Amino acid sequence: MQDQITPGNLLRTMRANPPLVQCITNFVAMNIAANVMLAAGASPAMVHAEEEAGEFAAISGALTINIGTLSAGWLRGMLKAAQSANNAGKPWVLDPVAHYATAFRRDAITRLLELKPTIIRGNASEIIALAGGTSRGQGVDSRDAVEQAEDSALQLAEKHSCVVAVTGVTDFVTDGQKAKRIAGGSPLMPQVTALGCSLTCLVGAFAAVAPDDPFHATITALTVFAVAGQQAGAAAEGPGSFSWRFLDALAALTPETLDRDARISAA
Ligand SMILES: Nc1ncnc2c1ncn2[C@@H]1O[C@H](COP(=O)(O)OP(=O)(O)OP(=O)(O)O)[C@@H](O)[C@H]1O
Ligand SMILES: Cc1ncsc1CCO
Ligand SMILES: [Mg+2]
Repeated sequence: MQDQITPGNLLRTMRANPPLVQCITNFVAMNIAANVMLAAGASPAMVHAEEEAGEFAAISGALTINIGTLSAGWLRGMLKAAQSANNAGKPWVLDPVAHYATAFRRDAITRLLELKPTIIRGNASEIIALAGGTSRGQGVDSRDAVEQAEDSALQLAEKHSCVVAVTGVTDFVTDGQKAKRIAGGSPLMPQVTALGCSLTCLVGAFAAVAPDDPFHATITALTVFAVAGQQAGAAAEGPGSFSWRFLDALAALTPETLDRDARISAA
C-alpha cells in the first residue's frame, strides 16, 4: 500500500521532507498561499524579483507562476525563473489569471507558454480562453462550468505536452491522454479570494515531490483541497470562518483520511 501512488502516500512523502517551492504569485494571494502551503506541509518562498528569481528557481524543488497582479518587472522575473527551472530540470506550474483581460496579459501568457510549463492550473473561463475559445470570464472570476472547459483542457494538454487542471465545482485533470475528475470542496471556496492561487502553489509542492509524475501530483493537490474544503465547509458559517477552518483542516488532514475521503473518478 505504501508504495502505491495514492494522494495519501504523496502527502506522507511531502510531510516527511517538506519541499522548497518558489511561488511567484500575486499581492492578493501571497499571505494566504504561504499559509496554505505551511498547513499542508510544504515550504513556500515568495521570491519574484528579477534580480534573483532565476537563481532561486535553480535551488527550489518546483516553481509556480501566477500573473494575477502582473507588472513589467515581475514578468521579467517570471521569464527568468521559468527558464532557470527548465535548465535545472525542475517542474513549474502556470496559473493564467485573467490572461484574456488585457493585451499585456495576453502577451505575457504567450511568452510564458513558450517556456513549456509542466502543469497549467486555472478556472474554467481561463482554460477555455487559453485554448482559443470564447470564455465568459469576468476579471479573475470564472463564469463558465468546468464541463464546458474539458475539451479545451484536453487540447491544451496535447498542444503543450503538459498536464492541465480545470477547477470549479468538480475539478478536471488531464495529460492529454488520461483524465480524472475530483469532487468535493465547498461553494464557499470561490467566496474566499486567492484559494485557486493557493492551490496552484500546492500543485507545485506535489510536483516537487513527484517530478516524474505531474499527473498524479496535480490530482493529489486537488484532492487535498477537495477533502479539506469539504470538511471546512461543513462547519463554516460563511467565508470568514471557512478561511480559518480550511487552514486548520489542511493542517489536521492525515494521509489515511485523505485516501478514505478522496472522490476521484475516471473521466
Ligand atoms: N462551487 C464549488 N464547489 C466546490 N468547490 C469549489 C467550487 N468552486 C471552486 N471550488 C474549489 O475551489 C478551489 C479554487 O478553485 P477556483 O476554480 O475557484 O479557482 P480560481 O477561480 O482560480 O480562484 P482565485 O482566482 O480566486 O484564486 C478548487 O479547489 C476548487 O475545486
Ligand atoms: C482579486 C485578484 N485580483 C488580482 S489577482 C486576484 C486574486 C484572485 O485571482
Ligand atoms: Mg485564479
